[in-house]
Amino acid sequence: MYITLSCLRATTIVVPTLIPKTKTSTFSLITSSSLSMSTYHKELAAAKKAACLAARLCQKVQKSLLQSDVQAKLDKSPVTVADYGSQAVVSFVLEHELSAEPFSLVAEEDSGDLRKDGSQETLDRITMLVNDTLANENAYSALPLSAENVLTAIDKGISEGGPVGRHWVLDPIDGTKGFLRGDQYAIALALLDRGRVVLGVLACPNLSLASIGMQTQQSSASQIGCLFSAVIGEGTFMQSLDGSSPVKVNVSAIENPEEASFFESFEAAHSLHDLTSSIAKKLGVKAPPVRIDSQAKYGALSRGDGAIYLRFPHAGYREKIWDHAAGSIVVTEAGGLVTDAAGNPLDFSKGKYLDLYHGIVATNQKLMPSLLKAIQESIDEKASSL
Ligand SMILES: Nc1ncnc2c1ncn2[C@@H]1O[C@H](COP(=O)(O)O)[C@@H](OP(=O)(O)O)[C@H]1O
Ligand SMILES: [Mg+2]
Repeated sequence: MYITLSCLRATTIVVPTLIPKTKTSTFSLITSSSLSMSTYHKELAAAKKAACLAARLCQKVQKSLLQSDVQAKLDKSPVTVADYGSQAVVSFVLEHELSAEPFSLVAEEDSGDLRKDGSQETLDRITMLVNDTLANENAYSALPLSAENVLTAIDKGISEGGPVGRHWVLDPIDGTKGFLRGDQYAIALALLDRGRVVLGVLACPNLSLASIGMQTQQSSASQIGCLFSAVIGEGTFMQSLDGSSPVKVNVSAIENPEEASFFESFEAAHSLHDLTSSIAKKLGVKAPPVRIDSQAKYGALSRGDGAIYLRFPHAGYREKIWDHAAGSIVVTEAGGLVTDAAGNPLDFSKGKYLDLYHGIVATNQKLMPSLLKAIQESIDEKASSL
């Protein structure tokens, strides 16, 4: 395997085995005794490399999008190019780095639209972006890729996942709306092994290395671009996208909700802001919500920027596994809990969708019981007022 990216430099760290202690056995994922420290070492290196390269492609596209005078912000084409390009890069890199293993990928995009008449220009642009991004990867003899190679790489993401075997789970650009606004987005990549998330990587190109709460004091001096990574039983680490050593991170230890702050979606269409406001009030949270796009919220939570993440989609919306797989292990390996609104662990073994009781909740182990109580009361109040 050839690892050339600077963000992969310091991957050999000795860390104590740490499985978050949880209130109920239903939270236990795979026990540490069933895994050696190096079980997913090769997969982790490949995932970090893939996510860093995809982030580089996305950064390039976002920069040209934001610099362009003529590019209407609501034009979906730049994000389309970046979405497909990111998926092609991750798919290609994973398959080539892990060529000895069967490869299954559950990902958000497919090549259907790109194969339609009139898409040639877009496809050519994606192919060029992918080849530019991979240009320094001399180890890959398949380069440069043809347009057909790119389509094939995208379509590897067709897997349905499920409880058997290993499946990679990818959101090539999570937080599309944030990406278009020039705000937060993430490349989110996870590995399922027998239906359980065992590895997660979150590349957050616009997230500051300093905590979000510190940004106003440290302003622009803080470096931008974070890579979070977690392997089951081994903790969560953060490093800069361009090459610092990974540091171990932990969720907030706050026990008093009055001192807690909470994350939620920037987009009101993605989560019920009135319900989260009622929950926060009931719990005694004093700080206003911190609204950011994408699974960058999970990353920020894993390093203790805030203590709670609340997500309550409008009725009828079904959450997809690629929107939570990487983020959830990044938080649980940092000592937190991620559940639905009834406290059930998220089940990633059912295919592309998560079956949930209402929304998704993440916090530390101390705050979870009172948070779940406040959530249930707020849900009941909302239902009785209808
Ligand atoms: N009506 C809806 N309710 C909840 N989530 C939605 C939604 N419409 C889209 N989403 C999901 O919300 C994700 C963004 O989450 P967030 O609000 O935390 O930024 C989107 O990911 P993509 O941007 O990859 O499509 C999409 O999967
Ligand atoms: Mg998404």
